[in-house]
Amino acid sequence: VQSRSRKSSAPVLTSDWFFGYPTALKMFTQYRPMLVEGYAKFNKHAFQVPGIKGWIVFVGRELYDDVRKARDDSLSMPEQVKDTVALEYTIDRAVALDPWHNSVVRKQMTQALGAKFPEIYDEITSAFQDELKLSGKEWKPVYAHDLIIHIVCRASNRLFVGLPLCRDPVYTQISRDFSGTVMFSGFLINLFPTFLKPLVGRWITAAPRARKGFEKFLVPMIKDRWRKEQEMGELWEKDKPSDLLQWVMDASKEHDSTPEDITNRLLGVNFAATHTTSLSFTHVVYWLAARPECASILREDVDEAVAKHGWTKTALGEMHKIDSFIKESLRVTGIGATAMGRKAMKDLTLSDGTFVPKGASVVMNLWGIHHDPTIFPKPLEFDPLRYSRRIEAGESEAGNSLATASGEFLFWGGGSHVCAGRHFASQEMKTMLAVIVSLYEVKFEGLADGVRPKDRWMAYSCIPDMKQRVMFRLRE
Ligand code: HEM
Repeated sequence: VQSRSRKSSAPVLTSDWFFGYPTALKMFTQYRPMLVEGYAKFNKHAFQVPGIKGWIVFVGRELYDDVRKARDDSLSMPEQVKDTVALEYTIDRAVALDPWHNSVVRKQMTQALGAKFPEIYDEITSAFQDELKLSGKEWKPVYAHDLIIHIVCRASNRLFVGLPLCRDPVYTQISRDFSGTVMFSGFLINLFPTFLKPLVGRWITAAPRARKGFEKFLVPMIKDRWRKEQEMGELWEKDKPSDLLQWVMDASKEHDSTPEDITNRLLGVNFAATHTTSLSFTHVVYWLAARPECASILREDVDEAVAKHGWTKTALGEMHKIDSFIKESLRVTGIGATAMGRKAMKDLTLSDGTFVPKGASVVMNLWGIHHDPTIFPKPLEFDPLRYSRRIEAGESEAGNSLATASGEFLFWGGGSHVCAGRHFASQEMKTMLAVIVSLYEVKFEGLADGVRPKDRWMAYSCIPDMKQRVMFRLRE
């Protein structure tokens, strides 16, 4: 296992007996306990563990700036991602090598979030109605993740490609399934030696079928928009759609892209956006179902802001309790125990003196930091107003808001690769929570108030119990 990289100088947490294979296997089930143990044993400093691909150096908050500021030629995020999801085979080589569309997500898409809010709000409210189909005062049990992924997929695609495609059952199914396809295909591809990877990617995994499926919808749409641009000239500039597809098409002029290349980039964004948001928000819904007493506090927060500003992005900005509830849900549970995985592209020394050899990984110990009692008093307790109280006490709003990435909130990663869609994802999750508390009552099926089902862990991923159903009913 560790023959792929030499050891770092950090202390070793677990034995590297038998090439570290037993530890690498243990990490499938014991990843989080190992992070907790290492954080305590080495007093928040760096330690290392042998992983499947080589040595992993887990670092604490003191090295956040090292990781954040590192460039891809020393600590590389794309190379680390390559080792896990093999994007060049599951999505496309050109997209993996030059993801220029990420800056369109970061800039044009984020700048449009205020103007696009009414559409996102419309999509979220209508998707809840269509999916829940509630009437009267009956409670309806649903699998929350299944519900949420349908809503997230429609809401995100309203912004990515607009109506009517964001509601197309075939298109949205590909979008919903695609993250799972990429994760599984990437895992499979990475089991093979490099020269076989393209063949495995092409013939054994489901990724090419998903790409073809997306192309059927998007290629004609792109060609049609290009044709209209040619025919309408100036008028097109005024009337053209305002969605991610169009912003990527506009940016593609500098890159000589084909309609297939643009399609792959949209798929790439769907991959980044769908499961991350739906899994995260399922955790939020579980906390709400476990703490029904919070609903009225959150509802007041929504009512007050909406009374002043209507359903707008400005109103959302004033919903500090909604923001805090989500942020605290994601601090306590979240979707993963680590963040900011980077692969060392050369031998380097971190600012605490830790030597990291070429080929090793450096990863932030998110779990340790998010549950550190010196940063978060009573860290294991779910304290929904933890962040809004800090704002009320005079701390900065930006510093405590959900969308802000920091050394104490690693959920969005950090540095030059910090999540490009975090403002949208935050807006989407806040709107969903505000809509839920305004329109519905929520509780777990068959569980007492205050009880939250145990999460399942797969390596570093934290998955809410998918067998537990959540009950919804319309409010009076
Ligand atoms: C709750 C939902 C989400 C979570 C937890 C999440 C988390 C992350 C994380 C941890 C990273 C890597 C950061 C790093 O390593 O420093 C990332 C990157 C990225 N995310 Fe998100 N994300 C979410 C939603 C979205 C959405 C909705 C979009 C697009 C609309 C998006 C687009 C991206 C892109 C394009 C990157 C790559 C940025 C780059 O390499 O420059 N994400 N995200």
